[in-house]
Amino acid sequence: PPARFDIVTIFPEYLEPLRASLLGKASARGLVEIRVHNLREWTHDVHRTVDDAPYGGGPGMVMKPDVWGAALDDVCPGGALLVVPSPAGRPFSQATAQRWAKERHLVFACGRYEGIDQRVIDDAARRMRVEEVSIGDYVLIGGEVATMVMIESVARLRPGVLGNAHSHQDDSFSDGLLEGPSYTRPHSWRGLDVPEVLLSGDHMRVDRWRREQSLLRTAARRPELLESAELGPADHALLAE
Ligand SMILES: COC(=O)COc1cccc(COC(=O)c2cn[nH]c2)c1
Repeated sequence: PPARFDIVTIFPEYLEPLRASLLGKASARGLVEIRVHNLREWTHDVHRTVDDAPYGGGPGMVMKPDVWGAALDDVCPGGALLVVPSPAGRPFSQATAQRWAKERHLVFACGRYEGIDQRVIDDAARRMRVEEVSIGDYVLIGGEVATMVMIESVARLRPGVLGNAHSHQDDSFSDGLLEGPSYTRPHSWRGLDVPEVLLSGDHMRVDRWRREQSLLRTAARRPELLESAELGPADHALLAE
């Protein structure tokens, strides 16, 4: 059965890239089902108002609870998982993607302005699982781009979506370390040569070299990942050099 992604947004056209290339093909093949809803369909006034001034004052506007409540009543059946992209959310990671890849139905609520009235989250949490999630420590204009990031990372884990079945097994982060450098032909390019070990045909040497490159790159760029990675004695020896 296809994984279902519903997205509620005031800028449906912003989600058009999900219809292109790999995800577009996966939808066409019935592997995933992506449906975009315009929040304004649930407004009650002629001006189709979705926001209002914040109680307690302060800059910006807050998205109205009654409009969002009506939309989520229609879009979310009880069993769905509601995802709210937010700078104030718990960090999204590959582990989150792996967990969500098992879900049948994900609904994404794209906030804008200063955010959605908190009571929308509190009310939704009464009948479904709700996760407020951050894709990084920066502020976007709205949740649409964060939603596309998360849908792409989840959908690619679904069987059949990626051409080569193995291409997400040895992802970055699958062993907790960063991927090292990759090379393809020509073996010499602008005076830069491919590391000789990769041309050696010695698979043991290649595997060991690649592990070393991952460890060195992780130590240099993301040392905090080393604590949670499974390192063997050879790994510790290399890092101690
Ligand atoms: C209850 O949650 C909300 O109201 C969310 O409201 C907003 C308001 C502004 C922007 C966004 C989009 O998310 C991010 O900017 C974001 C996500 N990850 N890193 C940055 C969401």
